[in-house]
Amino acid sequence: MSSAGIAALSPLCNEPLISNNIFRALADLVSSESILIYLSVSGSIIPMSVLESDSIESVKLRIQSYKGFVVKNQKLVCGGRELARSNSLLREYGVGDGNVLHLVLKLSDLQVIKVRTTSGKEYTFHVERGRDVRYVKQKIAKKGKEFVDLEEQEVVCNGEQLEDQRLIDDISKHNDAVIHLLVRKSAKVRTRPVEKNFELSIVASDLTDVGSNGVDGKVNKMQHDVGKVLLPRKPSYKEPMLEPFIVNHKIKLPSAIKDMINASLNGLSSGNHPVRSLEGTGGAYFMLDSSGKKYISVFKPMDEEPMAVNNPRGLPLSLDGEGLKKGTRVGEGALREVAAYLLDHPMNGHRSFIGDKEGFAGVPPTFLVKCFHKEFNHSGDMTAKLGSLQKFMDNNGSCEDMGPGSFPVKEVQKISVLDIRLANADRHSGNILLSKGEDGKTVLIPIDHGYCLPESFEECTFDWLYWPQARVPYSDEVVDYINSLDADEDIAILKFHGWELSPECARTLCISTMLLKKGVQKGLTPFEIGSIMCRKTLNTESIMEEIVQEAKDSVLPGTSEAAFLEAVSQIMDGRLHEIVKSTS
Ligand SMILES: Nc1ncnc2c1ncn2[C@@H]1O[C@H](COP(=O)(O)OP(=O)(O)OP(=O)(O)O)[C@@H](O)[C@H]1O
Repeated sequence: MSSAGIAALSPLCNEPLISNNIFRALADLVSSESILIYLSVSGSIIPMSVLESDSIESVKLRIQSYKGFVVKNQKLVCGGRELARSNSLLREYGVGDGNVLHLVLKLSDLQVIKVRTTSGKEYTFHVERGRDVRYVKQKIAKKGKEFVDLEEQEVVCNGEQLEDQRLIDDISKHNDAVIHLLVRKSAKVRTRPVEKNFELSIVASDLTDVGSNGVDGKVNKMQHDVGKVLLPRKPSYKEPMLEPFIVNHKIKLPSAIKDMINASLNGLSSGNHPVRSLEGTGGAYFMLDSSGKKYISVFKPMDEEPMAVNNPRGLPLSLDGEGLKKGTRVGEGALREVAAYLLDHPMNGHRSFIGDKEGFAGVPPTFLVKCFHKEFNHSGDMTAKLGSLQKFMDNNGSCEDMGPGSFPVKEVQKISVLDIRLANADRHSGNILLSKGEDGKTVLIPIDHGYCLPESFEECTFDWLYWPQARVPYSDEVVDYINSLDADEDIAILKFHGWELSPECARTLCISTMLLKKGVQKGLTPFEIGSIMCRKTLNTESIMEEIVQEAKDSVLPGTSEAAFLEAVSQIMDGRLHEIVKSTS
């Protein structure tokens, strides 16, 4: 490893000298805390000298200033755990000398461009939106001899020839998922003297349309008995396929799910490849419609989840099967995504047989599917993949992109109910999309539920906790909704759809629902209830964890689950009573 790398990211090299004594004292302190860690980014390893007392935020800031990746776009993972809390210290996360930190980057400023040549070759580029057409020409030139001369290249988009100076951002102003370009050689006029006259010939390539022909795809329903869900080891798929993965023949697919699957399959059958998202720690693919211009859905294969065998972001394999968040399992993210949709009951009536109504919190329609496409991240055999397919929701960015001031109270509160019920361990503001309702008001769309219903409460984090709307008490309508929730019924619904929750996850759902119901009975706000569930600092147990531990200590080994939950209930009542007393 080069020492240049160490100097490049060393925190000490730019420190100003103060006085000799102070400097020596500081140097002593620093040397006792200074550790060398390794930053793994896009396949290269960079040594980095840091202090154990550095906060995650300050490490990210240092990476920003030396490597140019803005803090917002960085995710750090160490020892299979995401260093998610920016104010926590490296030491608190147990990061020590010699550890490797994996840097996962969100590169949302890139635009996917597909270029087809007149000879039928196709190239895909990821280009920063601030670049111009000439830059794309340079990338094309590197691909082969045919287009080496930039002056000979003509780049065409929807029949319009693009000037070299035209910005990519300008071409994609309609927020196109993918820009389709055609590149052809400019027509050349050649003359050849023939006696007194001359012969004129025009050499030009055929202009073939880059559009694709739509084919009506049909969803093949495959039915499996519960428990017999083995996929063939070496299926002979050549063509793209997509079908719902149904484990119970009593399940009736709602039309929102059928339409999503049909439209996504039409897109694949029309030759529109899935587009891998450049954000997120797992493999997420945007599925296009048959025109190739509109996103229909997002597919997240189980084997590409963080720390799974085919993860495309270079994260190491999980050693013990635990996911990036404590109490979750690698490969179960897709099930959790589907569970969040199934349990997001509509305001009036429960989603026992799914139904078409939108859920209270607005989790986009999500279903388990089996899908094959060669563009997915395969190692070895190309097999069909199981994963979650979620409806793509048009959006104007996420809550990460703006302050919470304009979010309606109702919108924040619906997310809070969902997160508390499901003990969501990954509710950062990037996982709430922003949209506008028919009345022009902001609508919040919760996505990314791969870490809900964990086995323990350790990693629950809710970004909305610190938004002012969380301090407003729930409305009567919301209280009625909360009172109608039934954790046992929810567990049965998930079982009906093929996911039998582990006893630990089922316990989480029961206790979270219990807290939410008891909390609103006592008139507590989302902030007050959410604060019971979240740790204040990384290594301080939350009130919820204390309640569960106390209940565990109070029952005899072999006690039934019902008796254990009764113990939790009584201890929770006591703690809520104290909280109410201290706030009144
Ligand atoms: N239903 C959806 N509609 C629109 N965009 C979506 C949807 N689901 C995910 N996305 C976008 O796809 C990208 C990747 O998704 P996501 O962040 O859920 O992946 P992930 O790997 O699970 O992420 P994380 O690392 O945050 O757990 C993000 O840019 C996200 O905004």
